[in-house]
Amino acid sequence: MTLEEALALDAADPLAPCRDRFVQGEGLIYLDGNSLGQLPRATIEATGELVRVAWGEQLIRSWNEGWIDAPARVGAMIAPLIGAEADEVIVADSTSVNLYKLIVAALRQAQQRDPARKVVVSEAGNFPTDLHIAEGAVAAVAGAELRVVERGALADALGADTALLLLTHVHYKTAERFDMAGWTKAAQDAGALVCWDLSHSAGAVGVDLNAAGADLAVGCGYKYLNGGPGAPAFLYVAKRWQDLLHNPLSGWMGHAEPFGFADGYAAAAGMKRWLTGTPSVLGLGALESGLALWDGIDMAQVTAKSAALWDIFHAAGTAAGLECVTPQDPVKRGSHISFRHAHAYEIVQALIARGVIGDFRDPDILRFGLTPLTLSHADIWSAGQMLIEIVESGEYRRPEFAVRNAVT
Ligand SMILES: Cc1ncc(COP(=O)(O)O)c(C=O)c1O
Ligand SMILES: Nc1c(O)cccc1C(=O)C[C@H](N)C(=O)O
Repeated sequence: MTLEEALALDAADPLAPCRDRFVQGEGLIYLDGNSLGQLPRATIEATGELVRVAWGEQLIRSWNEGWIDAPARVGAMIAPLIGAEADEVIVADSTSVNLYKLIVAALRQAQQRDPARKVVVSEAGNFPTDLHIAEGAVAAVAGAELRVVERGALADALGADTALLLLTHVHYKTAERFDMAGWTKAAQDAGALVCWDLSHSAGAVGVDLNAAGADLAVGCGYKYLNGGPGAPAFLYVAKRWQDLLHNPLSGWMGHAEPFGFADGYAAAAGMKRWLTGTPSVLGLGALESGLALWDGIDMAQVTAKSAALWDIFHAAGTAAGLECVTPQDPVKRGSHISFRHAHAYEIVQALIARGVIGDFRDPDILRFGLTPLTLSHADIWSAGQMLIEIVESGEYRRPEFAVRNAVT
């Protein structure tokens, strides 16, 4: 690929106008939108207004002017991106906390159906919080256990004792993507529920929870959805489970009548029961503004552009002699690409010094997010050239690039 060819792809790109809707740093090529998405220009105005007017002037009255309904309203904006109905998604808390709520709820429900169903099955090497939270969740339910196995052993780990299969749809390190319909069926055939972590999928690849017959899902607001650092997360519960599952973190915002101020807890109908305490209104405002950019975006175009960006960067990484650990087949991966190299950390630091921001994942992975709304083909071509130069010249060997940061 030449720069001219990359520019020609940009000229024909239906998503090209999206790039200018985001703040683009001078001399920066940002390949970390799968960790913290870029700032939409509109969010500066929207959050300013939220602070100045809704908080500053309207104060407590704003709860009746849109705030109280924000978790459901913003959830409904996420629904089309993940193949859910508007009333199957709500925004609340963090991905970690939502995982806890759903795992405990699924365990309790499974044990009611059949006391032998007490095991949560998940994958070794899953994003750590998923495993840490699962560990905490099984400790909170009498008799429950966590079974963590390698990907190749997952099918055999499902059985008559399985309550829940907990999988991350797109792997945070390698970008490997599970076949959602196939694994949902495998879990359900074994009599278990499935919970999908969509943190690296929502806004990255087409997701269709309902077509797959999925039971539960969670996901992150600050990556491809551009909700900002620490943005609230979302959770999905298929309609058929909504009356049968109960939030273990039963707080007043999930009560059927929060302003009835009763002593006893009565769960709200539908998705509202998954709320716990007062939602982060500023976080919801920023997420709502990020999601507005997805309105009218054709996911087929996003998928096609992701594949084109991937091909350009894959060619560069391979030319630089890096080992690609992401599957070649587009349906078997998400929208990031990862390479393995003994000096992965140093190469990432050398790229950052040149204005190309990717990230390092311990112990030897270079990871690059290819976000189709914010990047051009020419951006990826330029980043690829810098990667080749840095590796071929040995520039990454400069001592300053070996200094470890706390956050990688
Ligand atoms: C798969 C996955 N799940 C969850 C999280 C994060 O959860 P939280 O936002 O609660 O820190 C991440 C990234 O941070 C992730 O990659
Ligand atoms: N949530 C993060 C944070 O608070 C600091 C730094 C990075 C993150 C991330 O999102 C990491 C990300 N989930 C990953 O896939 O590695």
